[in-house]
Amino acid sequence: MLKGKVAVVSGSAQGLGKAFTHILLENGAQVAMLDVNEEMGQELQVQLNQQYGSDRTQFYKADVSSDQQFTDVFQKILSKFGCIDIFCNNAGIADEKNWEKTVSINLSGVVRGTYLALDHMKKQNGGNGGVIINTASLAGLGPLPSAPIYTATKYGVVGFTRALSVASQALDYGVRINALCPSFVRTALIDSFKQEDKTGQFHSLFSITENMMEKFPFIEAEKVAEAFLLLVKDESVNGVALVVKNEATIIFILVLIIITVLRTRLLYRSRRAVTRTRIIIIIIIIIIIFFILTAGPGLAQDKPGTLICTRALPLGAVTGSRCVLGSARAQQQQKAAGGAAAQREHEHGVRGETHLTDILHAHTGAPGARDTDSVIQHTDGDGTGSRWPSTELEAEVTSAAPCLPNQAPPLLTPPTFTVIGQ
Ligand SMILES: NC(=O)C1=CN([C@@H]2O[C@H](COP(=O)(O)OP(=O)(O)OC[C@H]3O[C@@H](n4cnc5c(N)ncnc54)[C@H](O)[C@@H]3O)[C@@H](O)[C@H]2O)C=CC1
Ligand SMILES: CC/C=C\CC(=O)/C=C/C=C\C=C\C=C\[C@@H](O)[C@@H](O)C/C=C\CCC(=O)O
Repeated sequence: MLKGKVAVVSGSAQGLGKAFTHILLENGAQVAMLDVNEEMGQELQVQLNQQYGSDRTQFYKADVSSDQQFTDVFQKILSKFGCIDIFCNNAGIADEKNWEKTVSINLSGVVRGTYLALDHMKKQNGGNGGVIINTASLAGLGPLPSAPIYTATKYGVVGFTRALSVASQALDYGVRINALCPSFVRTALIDSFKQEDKTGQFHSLFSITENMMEKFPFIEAEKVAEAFLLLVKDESVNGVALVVKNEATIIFILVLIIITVLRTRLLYRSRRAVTRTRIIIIIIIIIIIFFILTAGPGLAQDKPGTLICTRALPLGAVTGSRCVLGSARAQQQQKAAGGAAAQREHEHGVRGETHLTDILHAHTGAPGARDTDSVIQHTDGDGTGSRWPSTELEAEVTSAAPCLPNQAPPLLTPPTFTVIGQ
């Protein structure tokens, strides 16, 4: 529970910021909402007052790209709530034409908000510590060719967040700083980015983005909010860039192949072509079924979701790991197969993958620690599919009274990682 905790979320009038606000309120926190869109923010405030009570949220109009506005609103929040424990720099846009605006919001706005929060939270200034979560993007770990400026800002947010997390740990600020890297989510930002006045000179490349949307099918904002909550609550996690994504499944690929072949069949109506097409389809299906069966049942139905954790090691060394979150079924298989190594090979046929569950276990042996249930289960290619189960976190935030000191993050002693891209 986050009862007694005070959170600030920028860009909270809609989209991901609204989802983060809801999950914080559902977990007992008070939330200061910050957005440049006053009308939408006020409307949401009315809804949330009805849903959670009038003492839980307060909307503030402010533009994160304005130093004066951000500083002023930060003081108003402190005056009303007394302290800040959780700060989410989420406000962002995608505008390749007006690229200075994009940089001033997506990167400068995140730096500004992070430094305002850090100055208040760090123990050296009498603060209670806490956690800062910066919304980056999967585009902060790999480029979106149709959006070079957006990509640059998100790379900047990831790099800034990881560097500052090491500094905060080395200087014992008592503040955890993590980045959240979602792939595509159906929000106003995506809708706006389809227009040429946003894509600018790269509008002709938007088809590349659409292809990526097939590779990384849309995820629901609520699922990203579950990952956000993981970063808020687990006090052992610092310096992580947590990716949340769906990947096209083997079934989705199969459907694509069959559709393609059938389309071919329609093109060549000759009997011989039809026979040849039928043979091709049968061969493809046999190969894929064989692949599924040999790779283990986890591949088709409940292949666990994949999270990338690029964790900042103490004193600046950075490495990366592909963290595989075991699904409930895969966990059972692990027990049956005898051991994590067997689970890793079983699920992905890749040796040595590091499980986020292992990492969480490794760092949160706190009293009362509970096993992490399955955190992410795989979804079908169209982004639907298995339920996103609630996460039993090892580290529960237990402070009941407002503005209690947060524990300083333990020095990370991460397990060996499989470094990506070597
Ligand atoms: N939608 C997506 O596919 C993904 C979005 N993200 C990131 O998530 C964050 C939230 O984006 P979405 O919810 O998708 O977009 P959205 O457009 O639904 O919400 C963004 C909110 O930020 C506010 N905002 C914009 N400029 C602002 C400013 N200067 N000051 C204060 N508030 C401002 C907007 O009024 C809006 O309410 C952004 O940083 C975005 O880059 C990351 C990965 C994927
Ligand atoms: C322009 C704004 C549009 C949408 C908002 C947004 O941020 C969406 C991002 C969604 C996906 C970005 C995907 C980038 C993919 C490629 O660059 C890959 O190379 C990804 C690289 C690493 C990811 C790690 C992994 O594959 O697990």
